Amino acid sequence: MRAWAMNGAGNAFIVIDARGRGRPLELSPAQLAALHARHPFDQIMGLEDHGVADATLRVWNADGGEVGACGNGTRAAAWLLFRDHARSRLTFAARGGVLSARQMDNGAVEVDLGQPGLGWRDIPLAREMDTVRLDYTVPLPGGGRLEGPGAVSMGNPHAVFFVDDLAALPLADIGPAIEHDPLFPERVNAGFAQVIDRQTIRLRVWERGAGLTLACGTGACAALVAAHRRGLTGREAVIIADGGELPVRWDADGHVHLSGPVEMEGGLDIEGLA
Ligand SMILES: N[C@@H](CCC[C@H](N)C(=O)O)C(=O)O
Repeated sequence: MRAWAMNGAGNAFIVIDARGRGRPLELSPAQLAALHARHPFDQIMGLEDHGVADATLRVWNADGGEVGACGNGTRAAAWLLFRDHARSRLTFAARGGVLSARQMDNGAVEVDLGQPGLGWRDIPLAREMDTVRLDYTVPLPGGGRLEGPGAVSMGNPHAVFFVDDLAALPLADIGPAIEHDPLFPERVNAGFAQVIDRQTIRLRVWERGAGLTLACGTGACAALVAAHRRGLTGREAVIIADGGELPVRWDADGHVHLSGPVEMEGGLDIEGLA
């Protein structure tokens, strides 16, 4: 097995290539904790053999939980395969279905993350609610409150709060309570979006199982979808994360495309760890 430290707009990954191993990647909580202590990451992306797609793609959060989707990690894994094989398109079999990726002329990698889930059961929520604007309020420590986030599944659950002043929010204080609120039975990734104009959103995300990250790809997609459903943007926008810019497009066929930078940081020795 080979492994690399990579990032997508600052979202930190270890990508483990377990293709050719003949059996699925098994990472125990102790192995994940040891890997994290040696090389801190937001997610581990695992590549395994697949009969039809170029690889099976698996995702583990920093807290050890295996989850359904990771937009920036998918872009990082695709970047790695594009580097090793002279081609510009590929497919991954992920938990939510087949994802396709393409290499762009500027070196960025774009992934098609499929159609968002917009029904309350798709997120999932604990009870029926309009996902354009949830009947859900979060008190702020210094007074005031956040209200009515949009909810979107990108293969993983997102709640997106639209705010006037992102810089003023104590995200590390309110993120954990939102992530674990009983309204979200599978927990939630909490996005905080400030719409700059109809093509630009400033976004920070408290990620389920990873905390505040420098960028979240599925969070960027969820923010655009939630913003467009509220009439705040068009179907395309640049999402400005702390670690870089992520262009997102929601096509008329319903598919959401995520693009942006990927960086290779270097190979890792995971001998004895995974
Ligand atoms: N960094 C991600 C999202 C990773 C998974 C997420 N924390 C979850 O638990 O659903 C991205 O780029 O999409």
